[in-house]
Amino acid sequence: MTKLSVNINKIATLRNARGGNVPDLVKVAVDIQRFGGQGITIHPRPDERHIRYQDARDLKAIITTEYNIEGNPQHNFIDLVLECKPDQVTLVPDAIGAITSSAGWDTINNQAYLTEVIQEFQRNGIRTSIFVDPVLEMIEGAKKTGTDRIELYTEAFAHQYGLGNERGIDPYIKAAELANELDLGINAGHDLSLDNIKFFKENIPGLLEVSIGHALISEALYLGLDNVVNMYLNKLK
Ligand SMILES: CC(=O)[C@@H](O)[C@H](O)COP(=O)(O)O
Ligand SMILES: NCC(=O)COP(=O)(O)O
Repeated sequence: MTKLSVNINKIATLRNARGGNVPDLVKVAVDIQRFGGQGITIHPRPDERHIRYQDARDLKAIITTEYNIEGNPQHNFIDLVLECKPDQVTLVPDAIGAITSSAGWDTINNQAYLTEVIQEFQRNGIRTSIFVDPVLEMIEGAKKTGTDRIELYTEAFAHQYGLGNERGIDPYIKAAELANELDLGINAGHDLSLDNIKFFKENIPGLLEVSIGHALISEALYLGLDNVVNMYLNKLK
């Protein structure tokens, strides 16, 4: 089974546009879980342009499914994750001002650093996942850090699929096969959507979880949040 974790960054973007509490991020997270969402993902960035550090704390009290916090493991982020104790932390190598995530880890050059922070999170009972491109050397490097899972960075697949090139899935299949051999759990995310999720899920062996935000919240503007969550759940069966 592949779990759907809904990334609610864009709800916070909308709320922050007016400075008040509309839409209410916590209420939306409660509702997503009520609609069937199997996890909530947030990606607090250092400038807090969408998710604020306080949101991460407030959400902890109401998440009854799986809580996944993503981000670059700088000191403030590590402290926040250790305080919130989510089910999973996903490490993403974003530059401070990055518009969005644009690359996976170089797990070879950052091996010592990743190993150290992964151990710290695991000692605190938090499952770890690291964001990687579908490159075999990077999957092997990920294994050496001791991480529990990887998250495959799916932007390239989504782009190629949108152009009608189904072969864009090939590196992801090879990466997943290797991850399965190495006993690394497999998550995936970035630019997954109602259009491409079924094809991705059907082709990736052992896909445990997808985190989806930008497309899902955009689709919900037309189709409604309850409906969209259930459309994803059907496609992930
Ligand atoms: C790791 C990843 O691919 C997503 O978390 C993405 O970075 C979402 O972040 P934004 O909502 O800030 O674009
Ligand atoms: N880890 C990926 C994620 O949480 C959502 O990415 P996107 O769907 O907003 O591109």
